[in-house]
Amino acid sequence: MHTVVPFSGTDPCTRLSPVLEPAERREFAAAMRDDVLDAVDAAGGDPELVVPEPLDCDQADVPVTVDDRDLSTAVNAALDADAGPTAVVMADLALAEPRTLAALFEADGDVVVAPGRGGGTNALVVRHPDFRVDYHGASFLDHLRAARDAGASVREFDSHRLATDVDEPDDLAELLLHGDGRATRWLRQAGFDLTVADGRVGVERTTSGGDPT
Ligand SMILES: Nc1nc2c(ncn2[C@@H]2O[C@H](COP(=O)(O)OP(=O)(O)OP(=O)(O)O)[C@@H](O)[C@H]2O)c(=O)[nH]1
Ligand SMILES: C[C@H](OP(=O)(O)O)C(=O)O
Repeated sequence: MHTVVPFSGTDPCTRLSPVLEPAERREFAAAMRDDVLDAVDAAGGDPELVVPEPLDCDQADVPVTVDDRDLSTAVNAALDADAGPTAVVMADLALAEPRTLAALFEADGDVVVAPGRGGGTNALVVRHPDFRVDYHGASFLDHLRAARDAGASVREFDSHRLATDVDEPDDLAELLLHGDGRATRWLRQAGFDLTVADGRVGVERTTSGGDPT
């Protein structure tokens, strides 16, 4: 399935600023993006990166569309450009696995919505010509409503791995618990490790880690 992967790499993951320097955020975001592109590819998807400005990407085979408009406008333009079924998978889903994405692609519904924790929308399948995205805020609820307003059948896709977008420092624990891709390796090499204190799991950075690339 044609799969749009939106990615903004110049100043990414600003909510991780308390624990990562700007250059580290760029490296980490690129590692997550490449994990997602690999997983989409292995799931039988056809990834297309949609980016606000040209980028250096190791994944030379992946088509890149540059669109400097806001996230929702850029994704809707990609939906407009392809009348067929299209998936949208965010580039910060570092736990996404091929089998989970394959199940998403196969799920029935004119619109299939995989919510993110906290009310966002981490992945979508769009098979209805009138459905358009509107990200940020409680976009999961907005997308359910937009699908119904368009007269589309809608299905929620319930998946821990797809619900885990990496936004906040606490989200890094999910990668250290469940991940094994580039982004998780990057974190470990940068000196991040799990902690357990007072019965709670957390993350600490024990060393600056040198160059984790
Ligand atoms: N093409 C495009 N992608 C974007 C844009 N803004 C965010 N993205 C991507 O959309 C996905 C979800 O975005 P966010 O969860 O807000 O991630 P982020 O912008 O890196 O993180 P924060 O700065 O912490 O909000 C990520 O894959 C981003 O790379 C944009 O303006 N254009
Ligand atoms: C793009 C946005 O991401 P969040 O800010 O919820 O991580 C959303 O899912 O609507």
